[in-house]
Amino acid sequence: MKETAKIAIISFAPFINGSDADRRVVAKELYEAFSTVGWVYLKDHGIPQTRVDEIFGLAKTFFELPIEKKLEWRLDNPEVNQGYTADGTEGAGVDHKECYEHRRFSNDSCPTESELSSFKSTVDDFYNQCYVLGMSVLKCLAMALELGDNFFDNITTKADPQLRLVHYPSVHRSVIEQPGHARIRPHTDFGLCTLLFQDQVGGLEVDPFHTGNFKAAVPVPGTVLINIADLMQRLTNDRCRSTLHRVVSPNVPGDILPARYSIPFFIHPDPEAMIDPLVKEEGEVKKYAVINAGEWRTWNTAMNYDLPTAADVGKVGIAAA
Ligand SMILES: O=C(O)CCC(=O)C(=O)O
Ligand SMILES: [Fe+2]
Repeated sequence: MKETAKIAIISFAPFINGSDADRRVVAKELYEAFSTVGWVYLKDHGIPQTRVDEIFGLAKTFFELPIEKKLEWRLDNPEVNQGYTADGTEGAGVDHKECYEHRRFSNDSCPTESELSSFKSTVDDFYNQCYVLGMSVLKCLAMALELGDNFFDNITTKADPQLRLVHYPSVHRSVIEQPGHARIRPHTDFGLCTLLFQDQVGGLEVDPFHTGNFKAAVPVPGTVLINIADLMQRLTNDRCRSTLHRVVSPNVPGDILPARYSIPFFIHPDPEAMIDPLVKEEGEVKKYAVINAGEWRTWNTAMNYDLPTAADVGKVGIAAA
């Protein structure tokens, strides 16, 4: 059986309700986790489990619709990045998943009330809950980094995170276990940080030290995983670590793998924000060039959907690899 990753479980209640001293303790714990494995399980985070279960239920209802219906809400523009992507659309045919993306300001490719009762209103509401939690996590991190409590507020005034419902269909294990294939291939997330709700099936693995030694990030009921993403690693000049993760076959007997659902919430800064590494020590060298957050996001999204143009490569200071 796969070894379990050592990811701290931290209660967020003292940050939400506690004194300044309580908040500082949580900030220190969070920073310790983000600067080592880059991941943390947050409990007592303020989003009721009944709400999380409700969203998993809606995701199941949505993905059970016929493919022709789901394709009516197809995502086709990486700049808008909202709507449905069928299995095989993202990840060059080696990922085995389908997704629905929901955004903050505009969701034209979303089932209406008459098409799917209470879907949009409930997902909007959950989006707002994730938004509030995400902003508190950023505030907590700003406290740990001594950036001033409002540091992230100033670069997220129009932030438009992406709430993703993911369905990994039930499949024969030989499909997932072909060389190079996975439920989702190894990757880092490319925004500031991600909140990740997973069901109880398992299969998520992390490689904190990028040695190829992936370890299981097992489901912990009542928690949300939070992971650092690439822009935060760049901004903090590598103090916080954006680490590789993937989803592979869960630890179950038999050849037919059960379906799995997950719900990431990807937090990005304002599109016009310039991400310039913060140096805090005398003589510290910036490890990354300044980049524009909006260009970075569009470029990475297009790469994910395999829609890059040659002109895009290198545009935001990163290699084509
Ligand atoms: O399904 C999961 O647990 C992980 C999903 C993920 O890493 C992603 O969508 O970026
Ligand atoms: Fe991810």
